[in-house]
Amino acid sequence: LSLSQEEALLKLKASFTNSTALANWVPIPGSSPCKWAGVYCTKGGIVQGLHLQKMGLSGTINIEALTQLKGLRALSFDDNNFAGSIPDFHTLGALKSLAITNNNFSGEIPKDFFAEMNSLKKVYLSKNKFSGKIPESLTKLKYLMELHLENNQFSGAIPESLTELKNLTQLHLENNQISGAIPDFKEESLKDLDLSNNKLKGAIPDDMSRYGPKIFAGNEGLCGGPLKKPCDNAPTPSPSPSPSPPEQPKPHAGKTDQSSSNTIKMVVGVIVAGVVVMLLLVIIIRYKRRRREENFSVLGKENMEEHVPQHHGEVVEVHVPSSNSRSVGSTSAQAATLRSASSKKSGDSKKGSHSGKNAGNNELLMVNDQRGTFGLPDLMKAAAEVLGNGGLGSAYKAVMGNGLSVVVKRMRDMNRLGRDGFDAEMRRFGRLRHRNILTPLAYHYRREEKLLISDYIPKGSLLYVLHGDRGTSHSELIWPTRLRIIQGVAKGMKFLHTEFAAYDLPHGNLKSSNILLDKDYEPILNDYAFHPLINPSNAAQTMFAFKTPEYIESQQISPKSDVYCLGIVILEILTGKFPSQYLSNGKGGIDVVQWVQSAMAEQREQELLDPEIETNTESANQMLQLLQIGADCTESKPDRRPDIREAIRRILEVQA
Ligand SMILES: Nc1ncnc2c1ncn2[C@@H]1O[C@H](COP(=O)(O)OP(=O)(O)OP(=O)(O)O)[C@@H](O)[C@H]1O
Repeated sequence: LSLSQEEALLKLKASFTNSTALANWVPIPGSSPCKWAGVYCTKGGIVQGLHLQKMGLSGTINIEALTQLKGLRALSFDDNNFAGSIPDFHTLGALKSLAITNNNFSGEIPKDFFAEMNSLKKVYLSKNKFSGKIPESLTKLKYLMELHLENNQFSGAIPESLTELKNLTQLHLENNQISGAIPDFKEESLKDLDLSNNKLKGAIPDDMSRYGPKIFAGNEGLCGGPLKKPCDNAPTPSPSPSPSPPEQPKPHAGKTDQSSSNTIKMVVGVIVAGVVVMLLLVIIIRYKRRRREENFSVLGKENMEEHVPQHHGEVVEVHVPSSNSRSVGSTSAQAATLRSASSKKSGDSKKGSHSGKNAGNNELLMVNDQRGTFGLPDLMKAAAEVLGNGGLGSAYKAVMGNGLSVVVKRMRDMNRLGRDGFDAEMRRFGRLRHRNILTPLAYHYRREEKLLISDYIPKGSLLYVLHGDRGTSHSELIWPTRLRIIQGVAKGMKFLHTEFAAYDLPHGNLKSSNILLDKDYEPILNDYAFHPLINPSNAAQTMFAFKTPEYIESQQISPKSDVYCLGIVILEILTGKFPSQYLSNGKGGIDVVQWVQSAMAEQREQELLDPEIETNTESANQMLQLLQIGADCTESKPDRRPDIREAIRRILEVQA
């Protein structure tokens, strides 16, 4: 049943118990409701705003009537007398602004309440009696700019995901019963954060210091940051007893007994409290872990055993996936089936070819159909094996019913661009065509994690072939093959630096685990150009370009960072050693940069070269040229390195 705008507004009015302020809401033939109090229309006469503040209104709000106002974008019931639980505003999916400040609404707001209200920019729920946790769906509203929850009875912690709202400029949480640590708000845009008058505890993160003391006021448990109250080292006020000063002789022996028994009681109490806190922590950590696992339930991968390269001292053991090696046993990955774990799965495999724009949460979007199209159901049915667990996430091999082997890379922390930006980037990747570049086939987008699906490259990565597998593939790494790999990597880098010339880091993550080898040992570069996608706070942990000396020293990144990474790969191939630079603690492997520099300074180049490479005069000459290029590319000062074009030109000039 569809109503005219006028009919819908009258139905709304009828649901209020006190509507004297709406006296002029009466139908007059030939007149428009756009003239009624509080009704705002577009030039074309479409109702787009209802601003019904301070009208003494009470009763119910007929949401069904409001759904008939198709152009409605802003709704305000501020300063009225509505009570009860929050009305079903969630059915008004196109709203950009919702304001119900200063009423008597109460009760918990369901966690998913805002899940379908993706257009919201302003949410004003302040000065009511809402209780329970801050609804998590609020923190997923990507356009949200103003969020006012102050003066309610919200409790629990500030959701961590609130810090990821890029457009948020106003956040008001004061006068609630929120507790726990303040999450790390890194967004530059958050200009009007106000956390004053709560019961927040613990140290203020450094990042928040620039907001000034005012916004933290009235939270007794907070310390550090811009507050004058220092934190005594401990992040939260310590519940454990501090060593008490030496006991003074007490004038009354009886009282002393009593006070020492009180002290014992207190100590016991504190210990019991400590144990309870520990137990709670364990429960919370377990719960969080389980939630993480559930995030991957869309592929039903929760029980797969992951195996990761192990590094012990200087010896670096690199395990090989069972499909790459016959030596199974301790190094084998556990085969499992990518089965559907929940009813969340999408319908049929044809969905694989859908365009990204209107894609639902559970679809696989093809960006490159060179291997045909497939969907999530095909992946769910595939036999799967864990390949490894890198900084960006974990990788799985899946063999689908039609025989196609793919790698599913499960990535977290990639919400920098939002869904549309991510889609555009994936489509761009899907169009890339170069022999030395891995072009993805499809992707799956969810806010919590993304899956990127690519061809499975049978020999696996250079890392495995060089340091892990001691079988045929390794013994085939004779000099002409190694030279071919270095030159192929250079060609791939040349392509990326042209294609993504505008990026600071056209690759950003070049290292031997991201160089795959096809059956002819032609290298194929993987995991490139991710920098714009990765949450800024995680880039430094996940991308190898952030391990360069200039980043460590002064947080600099540039295309010269890729030159450094290329240099490491060259030195790794020539020496056959695992570079300690790949490890975050620098323990294990060999510092190839340092070793090459010192040996070259003393004309001891020969001892740098992998003894497994058989040489003749010609190949020795080529190796020395490349050693020099590798050393130049890994100079610690970026301006002393050749630029990428120059480095590539020199690499390709080495005659095979
Ligand atoms: N398309 C592929 N074909 C074959 N093997 C692959 C493919 N992609 C990844 N692998 C293998 O899976 C392993 C783990 O890959 P993953 O990309 O998760 O980790 P990583 O490369 O070590 O780290 P990062 O996440 O930083 O790139 C790699 O070392 C490689 O051997």
